[in-house]
Amino acid sequence: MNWNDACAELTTLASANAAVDVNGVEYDSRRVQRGDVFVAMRGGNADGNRYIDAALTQGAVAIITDSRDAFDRVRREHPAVGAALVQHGRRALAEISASVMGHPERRLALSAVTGTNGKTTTAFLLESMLRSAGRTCVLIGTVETHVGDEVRGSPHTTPESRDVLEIFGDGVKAGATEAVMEMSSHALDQERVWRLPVDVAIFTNLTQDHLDYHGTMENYFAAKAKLFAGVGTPPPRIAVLNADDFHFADFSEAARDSRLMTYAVSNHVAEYRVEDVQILPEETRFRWVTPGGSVPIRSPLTGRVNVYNLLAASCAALARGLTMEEIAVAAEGLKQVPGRFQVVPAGETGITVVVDYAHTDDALRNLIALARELVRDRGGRVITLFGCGGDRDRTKRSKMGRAASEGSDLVVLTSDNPRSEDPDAIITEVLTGARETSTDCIVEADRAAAISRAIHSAKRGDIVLLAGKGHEKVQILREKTVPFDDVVVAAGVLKEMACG
Ligand SMILES: CC(=O)N[C@H]1[C@@H](OP(=O)(O)OP(=O)(O)OC[C@H]2O[C@@H](n3ccc(=O)[nH]c3=O)[C@H](O)[C@@H]2O)O[C@H](CO)[C@@H](O)[C@@H]1O[C@H](C)C(=O)N[C@@H](C)C(=O)N[C@H](CCC(=O)O)C(=O)O
Ligand SMILES: Nc1ncnc2c1ncn2[C@@H]1O[C@H](COP(=O)(O)OP(=O)(O)OP(=O)(O)O)[C@@H](O)[C@H]1O
Ligand SMILES: N[C@H](CCC[C@H](N)C(=O)O)C(=O)O
Ligand SMILES: [Mg+2]
Repeated sequence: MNWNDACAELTTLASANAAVDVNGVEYDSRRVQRGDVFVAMRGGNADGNRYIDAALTQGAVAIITDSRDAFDRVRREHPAVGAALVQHGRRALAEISASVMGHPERRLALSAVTGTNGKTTTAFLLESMLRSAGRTCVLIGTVETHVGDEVRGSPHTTPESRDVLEIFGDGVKAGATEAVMEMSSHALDQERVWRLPVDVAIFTNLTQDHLDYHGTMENYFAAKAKLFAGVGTPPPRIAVLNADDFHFADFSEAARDSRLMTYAVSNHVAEYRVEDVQILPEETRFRWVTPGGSVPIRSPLTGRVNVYNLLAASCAALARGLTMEEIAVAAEGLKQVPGRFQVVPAGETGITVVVDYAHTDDALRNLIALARELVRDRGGRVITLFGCGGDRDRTKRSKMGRAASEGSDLVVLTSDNPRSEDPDAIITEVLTGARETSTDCIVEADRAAAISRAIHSAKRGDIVLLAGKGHEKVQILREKTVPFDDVVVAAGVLKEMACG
């Protein structure tokens, strides 16, 4: 595409035209290929403008920059290179990418999920429902990316716009008509999702997380609320909101220009509700009550939080034109979401071992409450293993410590991606909360050893919760990142027990 045409949708402060053709767009100099436009933007860690020369050496033919100095320098030193000076790097990245890639976002009906917990699960459920009804979908989220039947890795929950648009483009080529994506608060705040037209926006819940990044709950809320105002787009056509959430009124206000679909387990003002809820070890059943009638729903996902996720996904599926009957059929065929209440086969041990991604105090409380419910009849104990991520919200650590020790019979404190921090120092912060109760607490910073101790502490009838890492396949330490998978480690311990 010709550089001038590519720039047509950019709001530039100044531009220098050049007779170049552009093939692609990159925001990271290390990925630039011959013929690309390099979008140089200032980030929290690095300044992309420092990498302009590297990008040109790798073959960039045009530069979009958010720095006047960088723009002037490119014009002076590289007159044959296309250049544009913009106010907002990430917005420009989205605009130029959409333009160069031929606007794949206009050819997909996009459903976007935000909230503290339940985004991945709700997005998986919605995609499964749409697929079950015969639609071809793109899915973008924490665990994996789907392009029709193709499964790809996911480096981020919500990638940069350029990467989202590339995936959308591949989806369109594969015949997709729908896209479902998680929109993290980081991505909404940074506007990685600029100009993505959202048809159905879904809110799961808002509790504390990510205050290292947002600073206050007000800012965290404001980031999530951006989805409902539209990020460089008109507001979503439909907003699916959790009426049981403490912040429901605020989200209703934020979504005032959309048609609301409200769902709830408790709140009777919600339009979409449940009756006769039965949470069983292997499945959940309820009657889904809607303004258009009711239908029995039966799903292999268990736990109260999954009633919410099923409700949110079902409302969104309805908004996307599925019938209630199609949704009920899809719910029955739902598959395990990797690392979300995933039971590790425990042979004849009589112990239940569960891997889950709970990494906030709210998620831990819900997870432990479900475990308590499941062991109640058999008189089993709840043993909870978890850690807190390094270089992440420090203020949630003691709260998670308290939540785990309040609900469990035994807590095993360990490491969960300590990143640049000292694992023992993180554990000390968690302990301040854990010590507010009298629950026994084992401290073992080595996660594999801790999993072994947790499982060996269990007796027949007990449940062992391995929380925080879910689907993750690595442990991020200060010096290195090592392969690590809770499911694999737990399976190894259980196998040894069976042999010994
Ligand atoms: C805090 C945060 O969101 N950071 C993300 C953000 O970083 P940033 O804006 O500070 O960018 P930067 O690293 O300073 O770099 C600035 C620019 O220089 C460029 N650069 C940099 C180095 C180089 O050699 N060449 C080069 O061109 C970069 O590509 C970038 O365009 O943009 C970067 C480029 O996309 C991301 O890699 C980075 O993710 C970091 C690694 C991260 O950990 N992000 C997490 C917190 C995150 O975003 N998580 C949420 C989900 C959270 C949840 O699940 O609840 C997510 O959506 O994934
Ligand atoms: N609706 C819900 N309400 C509260 N907690 C939930 C809900 N759904 C799931 N959880 C808990 O939160 C954990 C993470 O769920 P999920 O991965 O679906 O959320 P997420 O919002 O995508 O998280 P992340 O932002 O870290 O990617 C689950 O393992 C479970 O313990
Ligand atoms: N995706 C989220 C949750 C990660 C949970 C836990 N495993 C951690 O590393 O803190 C994050 O990056 O903050
Ligand atoms: Mg997620």
